[in-house]
Amino acid sequence: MHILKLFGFYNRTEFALHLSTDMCSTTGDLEEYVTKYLEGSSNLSLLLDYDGTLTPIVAHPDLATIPPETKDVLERLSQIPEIFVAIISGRAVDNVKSMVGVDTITYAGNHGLEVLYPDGSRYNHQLPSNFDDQLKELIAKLEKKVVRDGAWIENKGSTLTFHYRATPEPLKETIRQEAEKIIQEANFKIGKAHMAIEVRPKVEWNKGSIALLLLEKKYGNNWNKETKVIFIGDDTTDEDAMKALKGNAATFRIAKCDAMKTNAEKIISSTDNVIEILKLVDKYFKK
Ligand SMILES: O=P(O)(O)OC[C@H]1O[C@H](O[C@H]2O[C@H](CO)[C@@H](O)[C@H](O)[C@H]2O)[C@H](O)[C@@H](O)[C@@H]1O
Repeated sequence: MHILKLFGFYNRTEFALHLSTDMCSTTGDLEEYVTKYLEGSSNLSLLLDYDGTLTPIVAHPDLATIPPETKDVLERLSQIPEIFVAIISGRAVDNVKSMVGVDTITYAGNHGLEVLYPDGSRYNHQLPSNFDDQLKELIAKLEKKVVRDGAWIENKGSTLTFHYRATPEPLKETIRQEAEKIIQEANFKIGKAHMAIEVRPKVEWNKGSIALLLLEKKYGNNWNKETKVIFIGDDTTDEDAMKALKGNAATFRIAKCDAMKTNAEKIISSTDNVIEILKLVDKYFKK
């Protein structure tokens, strides 16, 4: 007998659904979960993704402005001495800082390849020696073949995003496949994103690596004994951080609560839940 049937599940879908329904949070749940996680903590590291987490996904990256309520609570939290706030984004670091507009936060951009600290100092991860030329060549190829029908390139210096959100529905899949082929042939890493392809250099560095680096820098090698950690993200690249923090953090993934495979501890359904979590943190540290 198949192992799933042995446990009373008819098929894989039914099993996956069972798993994810259990993980899906209701508002009451969320309050209980966050409060319980924070119980007895004297400090907290709050690591947050930007697009799709602090701001809903919209038609164009320039339109993804942060809701004033989210900005207010982030500003308050980042001024509490016991809380370390970092935003870890796929955007270029200066761009994500200008979108959020809070100076007291640490910003990691380009999936962790660059960091901008509140004191103005920076970290830049080492890129392959001929990277700039390779990127230029890739951009030229993409422009020639697939920058059409609404598809466009967001050049972020050490990574790029190929956006096809504005491409008419019947052409989307063809353009995505063509672009992926070109990117793969040019020897870059490919990541799935919302109506976009994340293009990164072939280096072993991701949102998980930068999350660990930031925590070590702030709290030392034994950071997991020194701080509680909350990570929230909504996308495939955020899974790297959820995986790296496994067992040492409360991690949340924004997603539809159906058959979702994730490294996060909890699935939440929207950016509203993110504000709710931030407010629960604020309430806890105000006590
Ligand atoms: O790591 P994140 O902060 O989540 O950034 C991931 C990418 O987000 C942006 O693109 C996505 O959001 C846009 C605005 O809502 C949307 O129009 C686009 O379709 C999404 O893919 C951003 O433009 C990228 O640079 C980031 O890598």
